[in-house]
Amino acid sequence: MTGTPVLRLDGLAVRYPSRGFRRPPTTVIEDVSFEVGEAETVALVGESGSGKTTIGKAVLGLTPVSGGRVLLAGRDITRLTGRARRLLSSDLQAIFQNPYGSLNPALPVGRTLAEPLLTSGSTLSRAEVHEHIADLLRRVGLPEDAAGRYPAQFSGGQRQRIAIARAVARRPRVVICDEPTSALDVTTQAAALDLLAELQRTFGCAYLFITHDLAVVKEFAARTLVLQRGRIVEEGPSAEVCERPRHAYTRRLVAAAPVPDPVLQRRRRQERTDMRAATG
Ligand SMILES: Nc1ncnc2c1ncn2[C@@H]1O[C@H](COP(=O)(O)OP(=O)(O)OP(=O)(O)O)[C@@H](O)[C@H]1O
Repeated sequence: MTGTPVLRLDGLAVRYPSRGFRRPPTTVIEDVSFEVGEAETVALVGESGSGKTTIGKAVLGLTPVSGGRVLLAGRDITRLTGRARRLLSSDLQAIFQNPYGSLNPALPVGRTLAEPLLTSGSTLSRAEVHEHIADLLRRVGLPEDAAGRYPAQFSGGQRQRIAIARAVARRPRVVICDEPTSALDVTTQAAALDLLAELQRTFGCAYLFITHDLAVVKEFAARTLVLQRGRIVEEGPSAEVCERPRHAYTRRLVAAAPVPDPVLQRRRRQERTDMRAATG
C-alpha cells in the first residue's frame, strides 16, 4: 500500500440469520482485514458468492456487520446510521454494475448531479452548481446539454458515465466500485476504466474495485485481494497475483479467466498514447 490508509477493514465479519429453526447463522465474511491507501486502487476478486458485494455493502452501511471494524480516514464508521451515515457521502461513494437501476429515471441528469452538491451545509450558489455540473459532464465526456435530458435517452455506457460523474461530484476519498463495467461491452468497458483512472488522477480518490474479471484487474488495480468463501486467501501486487498466483484457488481463477484479445489490447495502448499526446 502507498500513503495513509483512507479505508481500513479490521477483522470484518458478516453473518446472516439462517432460515431453519435453531440453525446457526451463516457466516458470509470472516475476519477480513485490509487497507486501501489514498488515491490507490485495490481490486477485490473471487468467484460468484465469495462475498465481494457483501464487503462493499458492509463498508457502505448497507448490511449489518457482526464483528470487526470499518475505518474511513481513521474514523470508525462501522455502525453509523441515519444522518451520521448520510454525512459520510461526501467522503464515501459507490458505483454499481447496473446504471439503469442506479439513476432515477424521473430526474433529468442535471438534477441527479446537483443532488450530491446540494446536501445540507452546501454554500454553493445556483450559478456555481450549474458550473460544477457542466464541468462534471465535460470531464466524463458528455455534452453540456446532457443536463436537461433523462437517463432513458442515453446508452448504457453513457449512463454509467453519469453514475460515475455523480459518484465523484464531491470528490470523495473512497469510491466502492462494484462490477462497474460488467454490464458494458468490451470497448465501452475500456473507455469507462480509462475514465475512472483519469478521475482518480484528477481528484485523488481511492477505489475498492470489486470484480470477477481478472483481465481487468492487472491493468487497473495496483493491488489485488483474493476472496474465497468470505476469507482473503491471497493478496499482493496485481501483476504478481495474476502472473504468479501462490494459492491454489487463485490459480484456478487465473486459469478460468478469458485470455485478453491481443488486437484489442494493442488498440487500447495506441488510444491511450494518442490521448496523452492530444492532452499534452
Ligand atoms: N441478505 C442475505 N441473506 C442471506 N445470505 C446472503 C444475503 N446476501 C448475500 N448472501 C449470501 O452471501 C454470500 C456472498 O454473496 P455476495 O453477493 O457478497 O457474493 P459475490 O462474491 O459478490 O457474488 P457475485 O459475484 O455473484 O455478485 C452468498 O452465499 C449469498 O447467497
